[in-house]
Amino acid sequence: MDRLAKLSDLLIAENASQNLVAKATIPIVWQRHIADSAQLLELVPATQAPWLDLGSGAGFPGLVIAAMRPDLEVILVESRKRRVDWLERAREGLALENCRVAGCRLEDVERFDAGTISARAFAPLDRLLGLAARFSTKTTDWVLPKGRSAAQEVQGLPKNRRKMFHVEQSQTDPDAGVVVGRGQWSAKP
Ligand SMILES: C[S@@+](CC[C@H](N)C(=O)[O-])C[C@H]1O[C@@H](n2cnc3c(N)ncnc32)[C@H](O)[C@@H]1O
Repeated sequence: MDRLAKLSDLLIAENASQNLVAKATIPIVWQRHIADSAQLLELVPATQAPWLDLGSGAGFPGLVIAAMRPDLEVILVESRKRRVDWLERAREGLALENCRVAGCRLEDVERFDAGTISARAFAPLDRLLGLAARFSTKTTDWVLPKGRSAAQEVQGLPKNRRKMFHVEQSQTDPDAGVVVGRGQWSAKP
């Protein structure tokens, strides 16, 4: 809780100089960003490392996961320089030794086997899966907060391949869903 409180303070201070999160969400930063990220841990109870967070931006959910689970290796991928600098500062400020920032495009990250893959507000589901496919294995867990379009995005996947995913209702927004699944996604059908 101390680490999460510090993350909230750091984020609010940083948001005054760069637009990390919508200003309207600052008064509800705990519910809208921190709890929204933390709930993902309940959806993958036997959490596997390394946890790969795509397009971490302000640090959600990756920084929250790293702060709550110091035993897990967490890798944050973010391409925008100012956001990479923020993530590095936050990581240092929170003394998250289990967390690493890959400051480049996901397409340029060297391949490794990810235990868990998360992505919040990163890309449409089919594109996200295509980009992340090479990091997945038969046992990779996917936890993808997708807002109100979650079910529709899963339905949009090829019929024979969508069965590895299902949608869980978000605990922080009853209208939103989290796409959850396990397995290897192949970039080619
Ligand atoms: C809308 S923000 C979401 C940030 C964070 N996940 C959240 O929910 O607050 C999407 C982030 O993904 C990053 N991004 C987009 N495409 C990327 C790519 N191909 N590789 C790495 N980062 C990317 C953007 O720079 C941006 O910071």
